[in-house]
Amino acid sequence: MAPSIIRVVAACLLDDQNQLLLVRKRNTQLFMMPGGKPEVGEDNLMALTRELKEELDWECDPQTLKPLGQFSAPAANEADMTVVADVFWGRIDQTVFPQAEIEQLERVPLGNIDRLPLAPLQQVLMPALLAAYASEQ
Ligand SMILES: Nc1nc2c([nH]c(=O)n2[C@H]2C[C@H](O)[C@@H](COP(=O)(O)OP(=O)(O)OP(=O)(O)O)O2)c(=O)[nH]1
Repeated sequence: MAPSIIRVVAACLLDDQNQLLLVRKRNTQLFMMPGGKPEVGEDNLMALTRELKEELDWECDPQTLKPLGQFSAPAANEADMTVVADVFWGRIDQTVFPQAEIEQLERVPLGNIDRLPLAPLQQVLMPALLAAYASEQ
């Protein structure tokens, strides 16, 4: 039987020291990008800016977010599910603190994110993120 799909939209956010912001949600173990499931009637950027406000209390200008692509991987927190994510990347220029269901927020250097336990999706998209980042330097 084909695995069930969870569709999410998520953001790779880099600070001014090129550290990637990763979150861990309450009662979970793995670090992942902020984001979540779109609600009915929302497009990707509407959903993502809503999630960034909920999770980080950050008012993100959607025009600053660049599409990275669509990626899929085993879901971090649900057995036998696949997460399919539309991923955007951009800069975060402000200090933020965990909100709502976010228990922990970490910033890790782009070249050293493996020091945290990562959601599979995070590992899958790293080559694309590093390539996008390099192309802008
Ligand atoms: N945001 C995000 N979710 C991920 C990543 N990797 C991964 O497997 N997921 C999975 C975990 C969850 O099964 C799902 C996100 O669901 P969620 O419950 O956090 O989304 P949500 O904020 O919309 O929550 P809710 O409305 O269902 O309460 O996607 C990732 O890097 N970022």
